[in-house]
Amino acid sequence: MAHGLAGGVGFGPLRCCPSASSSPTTVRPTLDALPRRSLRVRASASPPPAAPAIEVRDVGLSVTTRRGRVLPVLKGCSLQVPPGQLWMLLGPNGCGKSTLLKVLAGFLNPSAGTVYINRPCSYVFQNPDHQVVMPTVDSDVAFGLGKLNLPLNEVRSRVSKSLDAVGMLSYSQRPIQTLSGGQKQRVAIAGALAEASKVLLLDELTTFLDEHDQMGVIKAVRNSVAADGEAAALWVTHRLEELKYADGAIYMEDGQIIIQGDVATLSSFIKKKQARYFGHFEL
Ligand SMILES: Nc1ncnc2c1ncn2[C@@H]1O[C@H](COP(=O)(O)OP(=O)(O)OP(=O)(O)O)[C@@H](O)[C@H]1O
Repeated sequence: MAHGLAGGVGFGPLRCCPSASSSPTTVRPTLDALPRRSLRVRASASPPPAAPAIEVRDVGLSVTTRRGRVLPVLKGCSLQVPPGQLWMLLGPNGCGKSTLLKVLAGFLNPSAGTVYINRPCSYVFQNPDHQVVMPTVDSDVAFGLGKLNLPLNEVRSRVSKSLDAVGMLSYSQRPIQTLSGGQKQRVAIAGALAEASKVLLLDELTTFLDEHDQMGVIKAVRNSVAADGEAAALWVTHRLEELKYADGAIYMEDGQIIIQGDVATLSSFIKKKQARYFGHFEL
């Protein structure tokens, strides 16, 4: 069940990102923590736009190969994902998508730059069999709540609500091994929602899913973040057709963010690129 990266950085199967103290990420300060003067300035102006749920500034990451060569994997990456939205991260193989997601999750330390991310934050792995750790659906969703010391009725309520959000409430007593790949993904997402995650980081979840499950999982994530209003999701994908479910998107190449923003602009940018490089360009 353990996972590892080529450079020897390893992490376990936990869905929760490491705590802020052990990661390079920064917890956004609450309003109470702001100096009084900033509060007065804000109160006299029109309401400020909501702070991004994820904000990355000039993040770089280099790895050292076995031969001692320093290889830049991420170069000056900056991005913002607003709360209440699902954004997608796209780009050709090897451009750095998964590495960037692992930096956001705190699994990898950036060599440069800053990451602000709302917490709690959950990372959901690509392979559905790496997500689920308990024998039944409801016990798996409740698993991550153990550390929160909640009363039993609160645990039950959170489990039911999050299973409902991903369309799996009627499966709550089912043994995990009887579920399809897509159903396991939904259970993993329900686990993250039950923990009241404010950021969901989702790494190519639909790789193992058929088209029906694929769209079902994306819609479940989108509905959940939209309903919460404060939560945001960043979804790594290779599939252009998934873009239609996103509120915004980011396109990377060679460790850099090339374009980010609304789906229509990004989609047309990528399609033009594909047309130009058809045969040389895999997305
Ligand atoms: N620890 C490491 N040692 C050497 N190279 C690495 C290491 N980690 C990442 N890389 C390289 O960095 C680049 C980006 O990898 P990453 O997995 O982030 O890309 P990706 O965009 O997610 O790719 P894919 O779409 O194929 O999953 C790749 O060329 C990869 O080989």
